[in-house]
Amino acid sequence: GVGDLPLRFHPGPERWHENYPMAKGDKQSPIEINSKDVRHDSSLAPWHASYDPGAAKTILNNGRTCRVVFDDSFDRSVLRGGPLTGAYRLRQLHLHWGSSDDHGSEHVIDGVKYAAELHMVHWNPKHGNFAGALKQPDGVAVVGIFLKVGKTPKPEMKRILEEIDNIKTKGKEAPFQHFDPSILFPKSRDYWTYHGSFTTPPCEECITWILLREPIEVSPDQMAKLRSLSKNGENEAMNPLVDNWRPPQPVKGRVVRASFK
Ligand SMILES: COc1ccc([C@H]2OC(=S)NC2=O)c(OC)c1
Ligand SMILES: [Zn+2]
Repeated sequence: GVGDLPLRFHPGPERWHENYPMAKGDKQSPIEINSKDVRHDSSLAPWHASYDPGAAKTILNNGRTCRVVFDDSFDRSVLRGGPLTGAYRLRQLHLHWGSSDDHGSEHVIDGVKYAAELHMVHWNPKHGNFAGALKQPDGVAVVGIFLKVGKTPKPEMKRILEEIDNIKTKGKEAPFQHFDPSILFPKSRDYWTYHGSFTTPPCEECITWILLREPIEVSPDQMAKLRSLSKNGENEAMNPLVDNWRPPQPVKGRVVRASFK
């Protein structure tokens, strides 16, 4: 399939639909969020994450992003509440970022593009396994956290970025244990929620998005660290892993709800 073509032959987001028809669906992600169109929903409950630091396993450069995977063989690290019914299991987290600080996020908020966007991917065990969950509208929940460049970087991001040196090239994997990703959450629990899709092919429309309003801060050299990852393997030319974000997609009448006024 397309997946095993060298990256230089991969069609861009405008052509994904040729091999993955869902990419042209009417519930695609990311989207632009305009506060004027957002509906405050006072019935939205707060969300809660209860993660087991022992569930963290490894960190990997898969040529498209930097990804931390967790043990999701039972309800060990789960997300509950908010717009969700039941407990969703944390499977992995990864990031999207730009070639410079003025862009990189997938969702755009009132015209603002953040330097990066962190995704924590959870799935609904009522659908048996992750593959089954991808086929269901309530199958997956992704918590999105925006990263902005500032002077008071979050020390908690250090742990992920320190590992970057061990996974510089595609296919490199390193142990990543005793890590509780909830330390990455900003102070505020305020969020937007809407129904959308994965942002890379096959772009299944199975995601309940929980986008946190408050960004977390990273330093300029932490962003430079992310940009020092290579899309290519260790015996190939260095090809900076940057701009791994999908542009905003048509909202198509969907309503974005806010947990806050
Ligand atoms: C198998 O797990 C995943 C995880 C993430 C994605 C993409 O969707 C979002 S959200 N971020 C992405 O990079 C995915 O796409 C098929 C599959
Ligand atoms: Zn993502």
